[in-house]
Amino acid sequence: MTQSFQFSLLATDGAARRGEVSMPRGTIRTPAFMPVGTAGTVKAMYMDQVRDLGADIILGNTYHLMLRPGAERVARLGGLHEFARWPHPILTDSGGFQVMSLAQLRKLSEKGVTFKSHIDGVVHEMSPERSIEIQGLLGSDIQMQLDECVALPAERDVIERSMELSLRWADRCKIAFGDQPGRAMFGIVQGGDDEALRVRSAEALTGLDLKGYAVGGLAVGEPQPVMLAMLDAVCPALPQHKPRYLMGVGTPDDIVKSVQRGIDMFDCVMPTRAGRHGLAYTRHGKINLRNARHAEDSRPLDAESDCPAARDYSRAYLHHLVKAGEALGGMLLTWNNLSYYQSLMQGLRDAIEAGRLADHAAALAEGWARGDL
Ligand SMILES: Nc1cc(N)c2c(=O)[nH][nH]c(=O)c2c1
Repeated sequence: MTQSFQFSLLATDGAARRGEVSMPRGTIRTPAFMPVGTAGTVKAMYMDQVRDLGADIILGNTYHLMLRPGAERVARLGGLHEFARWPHPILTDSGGFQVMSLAQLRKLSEKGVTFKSHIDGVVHEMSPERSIEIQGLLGSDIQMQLDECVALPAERDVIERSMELSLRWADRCKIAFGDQPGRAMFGIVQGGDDEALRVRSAEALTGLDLKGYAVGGLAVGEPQPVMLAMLDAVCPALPQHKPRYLMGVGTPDDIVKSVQRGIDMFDCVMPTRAGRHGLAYTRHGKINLRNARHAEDSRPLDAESDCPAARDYSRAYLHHLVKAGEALGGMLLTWNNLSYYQSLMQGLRDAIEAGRLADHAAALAEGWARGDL
């Protein structure tokens, strides 16, 4: 077990990469999908289940955890790994993105962000330094810089000023992070939908010699071609031998196309949130179990799956649970969805190693297009 943070590039297939991130708490096989463990829990799942499905790392949301139960309290209780009984790597976001989407009365300045908690209305100030301090108190293995994700569409000068603010905050976060052996701080590439600004952001962050680089400001409603065009510009501008993390992405199709452009790590609430809303992700595409057509369908979601939620329960039963608002419905569909996402990632890792990613991607797309027979 390594005491440092190391990224190894094991194979490539075009721009796609098969790698490994080795950390004291474990190894992350890339391309990797990180289930979102918002407030110290991957909703509707036991942590052992999350691990058994193949997750090497989960994501924790700094915004939620700092408000409840509080970073200092989690630290007093032994840190997030002990608190949530997840001994493997944890990546935490900076909190800034959720401040802008969830908090009340947000104010952003050079100093950082000030906001009122959506839970109790208490006013919080989060500077780049405080964000890193909170993530350290949580015991986070991979900590994200505080950044600003500019809302699109926006004028170029607005995007440029926002990207430059995030660069200054990256520098402050690097200083605040200091030297935490075995842990890493990732910078976040911003720049909106402007390729030149994206490249400038990537090159400036590369100059900070960080352990890894995220691509932010995407998966915020832009069309997929815009997101992919930004990846085509950014990935070649990032170091080959450091991990690349695309924040908030995405659908299975988004993930495959982003892996083909050189992204190594992903997080997204889709598989867990969709599961709680009656939606199943399968190799035949999405199945909405709220639809009445499933009311007497005795077939499972996927008889060939090795996940009991996909293999052992009828669609009729799942439809009943979803319509009745039974907790087991969300539990089973979340289990199915995370199983499908992790099997998708394993298939991508295998295909890159074998040099057959293009064929594998085409076969996946054909299965989704064929739909649910
Ligand atoms: N889609 C996104 C999801 C996210 N969690 C983030 C983020 O945490 N920071 N910055 C971002 O730009 C961003 C984008």
